Amino acid sequence: MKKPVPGARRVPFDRLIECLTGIFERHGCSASVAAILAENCASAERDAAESHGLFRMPGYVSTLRSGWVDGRALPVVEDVAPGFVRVDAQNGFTQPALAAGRALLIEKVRTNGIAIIAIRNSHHFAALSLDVEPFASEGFVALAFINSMAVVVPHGAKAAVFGTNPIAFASPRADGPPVVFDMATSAMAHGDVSLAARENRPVPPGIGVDSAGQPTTDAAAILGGGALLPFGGHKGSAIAMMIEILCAAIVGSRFSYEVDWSSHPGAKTPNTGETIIVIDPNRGNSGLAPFAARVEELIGEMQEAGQERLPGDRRQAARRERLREGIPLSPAAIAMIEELGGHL
Ligand SMILES: NC(=O)C1=CN([C@@H]2O[C@H](COP(=O)(O)OP(=O)(O)OC[C@H]3O[C@@H](n4cnc5c(N)ncnc54)[C@H](OP(=O)(O)O)[C@@H]3O)[C@@H](O)[C@H]2O)C=CC1
Ligand SMILES: O=C(O)C1=NCCCC1
Repeated sequence: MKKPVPGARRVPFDRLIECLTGIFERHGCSASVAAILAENCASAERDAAESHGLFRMPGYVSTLRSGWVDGRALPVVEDVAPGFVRVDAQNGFTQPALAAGRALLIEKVRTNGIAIIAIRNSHHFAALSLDVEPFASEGFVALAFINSMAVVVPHGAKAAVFGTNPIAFASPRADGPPVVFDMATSAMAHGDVSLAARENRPVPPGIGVDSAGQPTTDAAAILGGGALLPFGGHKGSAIAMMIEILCAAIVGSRFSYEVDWSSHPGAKTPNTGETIIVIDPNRGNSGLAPFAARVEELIGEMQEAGQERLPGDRRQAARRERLREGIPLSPAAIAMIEELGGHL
């Protein structure tokens, strides 16, 4: 059994949301933006998405303080085509922009069987699974992409061009919560490299290079002038390129290499784009069996073949345990929250 850490405590999920809402409001977010971001950040912590939960709070706050992002922005939703919703986040956070475009998007998916939402001029600093899972909970299949800041070297290249560009997918299944995967297209998320650097840990080989372009396991060297590699060599590099096109070129957002926050010291949230494709799976039903039952068959086959852990299983298990027992907070996390003006 793990020994309890002195000074650590657990707080109920709703209490954590309330506390984070206060921090976001204190640092310039409107009440509605603060509520959305607080729920998002607490949900990542609830799901044990360590690199995109509470760890991100100082970055949110320093970004808001720097004036780089508008915490009170009012997104503009445009109905641009039968299957296309475009949202200009007006230099605000992505999640409120998604919330603003959501009803129109769902209406289009119900009408057409498929629709896309492309959000531009937006800041995403969070776990992408949280953007797709709610669609699957409503019976849709969703595929989301974000580009970020240039820290990833294209396969065989010498300079960083791509962001860590995550992709997340969610699908309903018959006998359980939606099956979800959520992954950076870099060999490691930038957040995880930052956590390793903070804890003075090396990263595994194959994750990044130093400022001379030489392979290194030194997290600080990767962050300080070095770069990350794409996952899976040329294949991951191609997917990262696709995400740049889907998130930036398709909607008039910045490519990752165009993010320039140098005039805003403290800024950490890249101003880029997010694109989500949502499908009503029942429109394309093959007739073999209802869609969710077919997904269940596939999962059963994977398990039969020996896959014990499905993508998303770890997050679901953490969620169940933390909703029951409270969200565990280390003494360092408590100190950080208090330093940002939060009251637990
Ligand atoms: N906002 C942004 O711009 C960015 C955000 N991010 C976020 O960083 C987070 C971390 O990404 P990343 O480090 O690449 O994710 P991981 O490599 O930890 O996990 C990727 C996916 O694989 C699953 N998985 C992991 N290990 C196994 C296993 N052994 N067997 C089966 N499935 C497995 C995970 O499920 P499970 O989750 O259950 O472990 C997850 O769905 C993501 O939430 C991502 O959205 C990353 C880049 C940029
Ligand atoms: O972990 C990452 O990689 C990123 N997370 C938030 C936004 C920038 C990249």
